[in-house]
Amino acid sequence: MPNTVPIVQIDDVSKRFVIRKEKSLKERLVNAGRSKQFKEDFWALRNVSLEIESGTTIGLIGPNGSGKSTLLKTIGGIIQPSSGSIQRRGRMAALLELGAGFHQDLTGRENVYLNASILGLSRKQTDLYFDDIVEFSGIKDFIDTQVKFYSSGMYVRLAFAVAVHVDPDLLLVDEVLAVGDEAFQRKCLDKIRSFQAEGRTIILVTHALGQVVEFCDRAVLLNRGEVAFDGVPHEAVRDFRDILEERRVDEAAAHAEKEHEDEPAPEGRVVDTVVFARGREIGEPIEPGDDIVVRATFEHPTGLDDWIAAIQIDSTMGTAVYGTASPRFENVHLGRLTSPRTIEFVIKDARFGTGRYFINTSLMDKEKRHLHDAVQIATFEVPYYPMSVGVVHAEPEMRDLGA
Ligand SMILES: Nc1ncnc2c1ncn2[C@@H]1O[C@H](COP(=O)(O)OP(=O)(O)OP(=O)(O)O)[C@@H](O)[C@H]1O
Repeated sequence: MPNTVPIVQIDDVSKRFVIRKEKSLKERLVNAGRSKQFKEDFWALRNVSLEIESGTTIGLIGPNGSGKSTLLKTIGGIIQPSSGSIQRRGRMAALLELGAGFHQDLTGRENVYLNASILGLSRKQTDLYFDDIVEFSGIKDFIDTQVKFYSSGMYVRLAFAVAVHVDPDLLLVDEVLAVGDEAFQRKCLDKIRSFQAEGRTIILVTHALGQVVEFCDRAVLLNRGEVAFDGVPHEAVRDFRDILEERRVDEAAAHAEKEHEDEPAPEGRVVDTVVFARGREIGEPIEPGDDIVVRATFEHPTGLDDWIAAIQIDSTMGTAVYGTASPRFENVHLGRLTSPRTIEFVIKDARFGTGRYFINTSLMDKEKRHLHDAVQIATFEVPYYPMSVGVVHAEPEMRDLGA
């Protein structure tokens, strides 16, 4: 019979932090004599309940400040919940904060022994693993240096090396891995894969959404301290992108309002941009192979000759993945821009990978000076396709060429 007792059981956990804020001068004068500070309750986690089965890999995702690290630290026993309970079984190793668990004045070698003993290993057992730990960390030349002289990457290399060599049943990893260089990150991900194959349990906090889809059996999406989704990773990632998109739209609206108040009307502007797949509605997903239509409207209050319309498509990470501009199309002469003019770019047979993309539209003069950049003025989403990773969705072929 399969083991159905969860390795981690989280019941109705909430965590409150008390935030102390400096009072304004006015408040201090009004309440003369009282403390300079006032306190405010902040709920970093609200009524979180999760059962984590042994042998699974769970991704914790969510916007900045949504409570991911707090939840991981609560699972790790580093912080106590304000209410609710957490039960954990087995040996745990945790990589929570950069340098946490390391004693600054001790050398790397001394810290390995100290850390391993905290994680439950005897000196003899640590002797057995020591060479492997140093080998894995790749910082042999610095092992007898005090860790206060380590770079953040060196810290993480050593801490991860210890964590994976103490034979944990449960491994908790916060985003610390992101500070390692690419080669080390690869090595860590390989190690995580072998941990999965050995049936160990891993809980991972990450902003690398591709990793969540690639590695995790399940993903938990936190938003403002609450579980917003718990289930299939690519669905969690989709919901997460929707939350980010809602926030972006709100922030852009607030920013536009403020700009409107502060600044005079710009010298010409991008009025609007919409994006859709030819034959489908705005807002519907765009599939690989569709013709993508980007329709942008521009205006100039006093008139502008030989103007340039340009678009750029960015991934969620802000990387430009496509761009084009009107001078490329010699058959189209835009002439003079005054009252609103609408231009359409069609990207034929576009093959973007799964994910959300943003359109930036620019109005430029003939010297290519940017008169107005409308950043992230429109967005589209390419749905999830199994076994598809990255920003290109080209149809592959595979052949077995034998041994
Ligand atoms: N010790 C603390 N005292 C007061 N507030 C705290 C403390 N630790 C965390 N918080 C607050 O709790 C909220 C959740 O923080 P947490 O670090 O868990 O978020 P996160 O989802 O991991 O964010 P990020 O993606 O930015 O790492 C934040 O608003 C943070 O400011």
